[in-house]
Amino acid sequence: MSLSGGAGTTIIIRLEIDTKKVTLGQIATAIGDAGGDIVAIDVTRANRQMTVRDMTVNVIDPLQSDLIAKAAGSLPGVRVVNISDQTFLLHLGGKIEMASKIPIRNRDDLSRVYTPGVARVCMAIHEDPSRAHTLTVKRNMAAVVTDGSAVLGLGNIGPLAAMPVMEGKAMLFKQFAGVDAVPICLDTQDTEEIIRTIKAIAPTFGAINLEDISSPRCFEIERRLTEELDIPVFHDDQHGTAVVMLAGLLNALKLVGKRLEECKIVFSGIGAAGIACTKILLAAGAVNIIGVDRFGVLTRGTDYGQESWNWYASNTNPNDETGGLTNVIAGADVFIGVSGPGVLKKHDVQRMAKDAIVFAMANPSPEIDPEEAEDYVRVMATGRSDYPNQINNVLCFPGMFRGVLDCRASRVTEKMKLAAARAIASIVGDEELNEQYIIPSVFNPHVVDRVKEAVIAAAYDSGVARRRRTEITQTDKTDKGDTYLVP
Ligand SMILES: NC(=O)C1=CN([C@@H]2O[C@H](COP(=O)(O)OP(=O)(O)OC[C@H]3O[C@@H](n4cnc5c(N)ncnc54)[C@H](O)[C@@H]3O)[C@@H](O)[C@H]2O)C=CC1
Ligand SMILES: CC(=O)C(=O)O
Ligand SMILES: [Mg+2]
Repeated sequence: MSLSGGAGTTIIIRLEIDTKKVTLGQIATAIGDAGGDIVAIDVTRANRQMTVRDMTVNVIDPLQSDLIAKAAGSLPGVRVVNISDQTFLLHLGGKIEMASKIPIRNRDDLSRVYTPGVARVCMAIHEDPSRAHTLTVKRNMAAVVTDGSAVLGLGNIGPLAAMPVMEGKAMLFKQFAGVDAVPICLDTQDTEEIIRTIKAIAPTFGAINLEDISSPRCFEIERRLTEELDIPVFHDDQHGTAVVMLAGLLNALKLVGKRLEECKIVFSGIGAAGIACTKILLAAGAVNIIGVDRFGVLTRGTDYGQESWNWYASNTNPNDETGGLTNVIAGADVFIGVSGPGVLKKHDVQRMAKDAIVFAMANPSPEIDPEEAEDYVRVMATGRSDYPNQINNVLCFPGMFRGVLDCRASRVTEKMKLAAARAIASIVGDEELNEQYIIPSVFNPHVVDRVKEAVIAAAYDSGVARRRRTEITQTDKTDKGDTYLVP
């Protein structure tokens, strides 16, 4: 599986060089022959016989770094000390930190932020627990919780290896919506233990974002937590993905002039994302959806030994099609991939209906490379940031959480998800809509505000908002909105 990006990268190779045995010219030639473009050389240590140099090298594909290191390291008198790239360097020590809002400059400050002053605040919350929302970080803090069981499309790589993704999500929450998010990677994949643990930490948070927890456990975990907690619990891979996929598809269909109700839609990957995307499409009016997982097409009347797949089989595939992806893709108007890399082949795409739409959303490597599909499809989208039309849940979760925290929603309803999808779709104006632009960029400054506004309005309509509407101010984004009178 290739983890490479399309944009190239820069690597730094630290070499210990015996200057009596090899010249810099020989090293440069070896690196160049292996496909590297040297852009800088720095000496980090030198004596009469030995120098240590950092060679900064541009490469098209990060996987080339191994070839380059091997080429340099095989020269006599060269030892590769270390190899790193920009991506690894920016992960050094992690990507986020905790910061205080108020400096502690003297004993007076100390006595307010901590004991004895803090005691009065504790007792105020003890007397009225709803004050936790105004007097603690709960108001603006979300937990990003994973068990590491379905990390991107990398599979069950465990909680430690999941951490960089969860830190990344926390950065996105903060940068795009001002939400303070804490990555929490659990060392258990037991459903009951996950539920117990999240319930136990819930008092700290205003909302819970479940991330990269594999299906079918994710369904039970989310359902139980939603029932048992009084704060929103949102499984991003289900609902964030579904919201953004629907937004993209509504715009893509507008562009190609097809109606959702009349489209044949084929899904690859009937897991967390696939099931939630299917549910939102059915709610939006889709009729002919066919799901394919590793074993083939899900068909009515088959017992899959799993509630979520049995539900899927009875609610999709109205024409009882059978076989595998290659069979059912014929004549399909839309392909939605939330499975894994390379599942969709060029010959499959060629057999889709005219003006085909392909959303190959597996991360980091899509179901088909856009270059391979582009001649045969009208609209192509992936989950990645290095191609046009990025269908990624990052377009939803920052605004969704901003919204639920601001109106202090108790849960996320279907109405709120549909409202978020329509809000995202509406950002692309009719005059702007084209094959390369069906969905706004995550950097579009309107995305978070539109999603937030739509979510808040739908939360009040759904009766789940617990804050008076007039209390919600623009300043919530910077977390200075509430005033609180000393009891
Ligand atoms: N672009 C986006 O915003 C998002 C993309 N995704 C991607 O979707 C994929 C699935 O994620 P989840 O649903 O959370 O995982 P999951 O583990 O809940 O479900 C994955 C499903 O895909 C199936 N699958 C895997 N390889 C397959 C193959 N070769 N052919 C057919 N089915 C296959 C599995 O059997 C499973 O049912 C991942 O690659 C993930 O990165 C997930 C969430 C958001
Ligand atoms: C984007 C995302 O959440 C995923 O690929 O799992
Ligand atoms: Mg995810």
